[in-house]
Amino acid sequence: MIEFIGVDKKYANGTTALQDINLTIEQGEFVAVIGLSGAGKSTLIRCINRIHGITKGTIIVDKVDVSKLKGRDIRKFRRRIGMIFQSFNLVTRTSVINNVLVSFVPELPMWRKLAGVFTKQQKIKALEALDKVGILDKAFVRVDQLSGGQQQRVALARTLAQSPDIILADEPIASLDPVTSRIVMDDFKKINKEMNISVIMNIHHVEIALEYADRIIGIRKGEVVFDGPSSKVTQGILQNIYGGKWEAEKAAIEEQAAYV
Ligand SMILES: Nc1ncnc2c1ncn2[C@@H]1O[C@H](COP(=O)(O)OP(=O)(O)OP(=O)(O)O)[C@@H](O)[C@H]1O
Repeated sequence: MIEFIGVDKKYANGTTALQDINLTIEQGEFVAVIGLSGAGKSTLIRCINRIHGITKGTIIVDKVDVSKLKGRDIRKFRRRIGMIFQSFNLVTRTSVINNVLVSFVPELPMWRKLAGVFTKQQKIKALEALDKVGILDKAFVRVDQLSGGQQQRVALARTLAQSPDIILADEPIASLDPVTSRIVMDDFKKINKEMNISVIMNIHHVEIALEYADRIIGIRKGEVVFDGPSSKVTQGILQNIYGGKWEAEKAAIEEQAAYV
């Protein structure tokens, strides 16, 4: 369970990114965070695994007070939380399986990881993770020979190999075309339902968010202005989340989708 209690985040330059956030996310939920660019979506999800510290309030993840963690405990805590980025964050000049295996030795420098000797069990676990996202046949292919969608699935497999309780995904489909986006979203959904891993995803594609997530959190200027089931999101609610700019935002999303 993830709890935000009266959370504020102010950056060093004085920008208030989050204001009085109060949320409870149960284990196994699929949550999409939506809102205009700059609304605070990335900040919200990055506070969960302490990429960003908060300035007020408390964040509790499975009874752990995240703000109180220090040094080694932060790294240990982060092992339970997978993170997926728009840019995949893979080492493209090596094989898919190597990229998944490095999740077993997060504390080593990359060159040591890639030269690492892994146990049979770790290799099986890595292959199972690749199988879960449907790219087992690519295990020994170099990452730079894969499409963007396949690369994002490798990133997902790497996270899965870590056996996380939570996956935070920051715009995971932003650089993918609409068809590939759905393939990747299907993987997220499958992992969420079959493995009961919580997924908290920051996403610009509202239609896809509504289709895949069980719950929508709408952020405007750092505040939660909607929190409820996807089925309850109306055009009026979207107007409110996007501050009257919903039509423009919708047109921009559609235009972007047409070009990728
Ligand atoms: N490192 C930082 N230092 C200062 N201000 C920041 C920093 N990161 C983000 N901000 C500011 O905090 C606010 C929220 O940013 P954030 O990236 O969380 O928004 P977002 O909703 O994820 O936007 P986008 O959809 O464009 O990624 C914005 O005003 C942004 O300019």
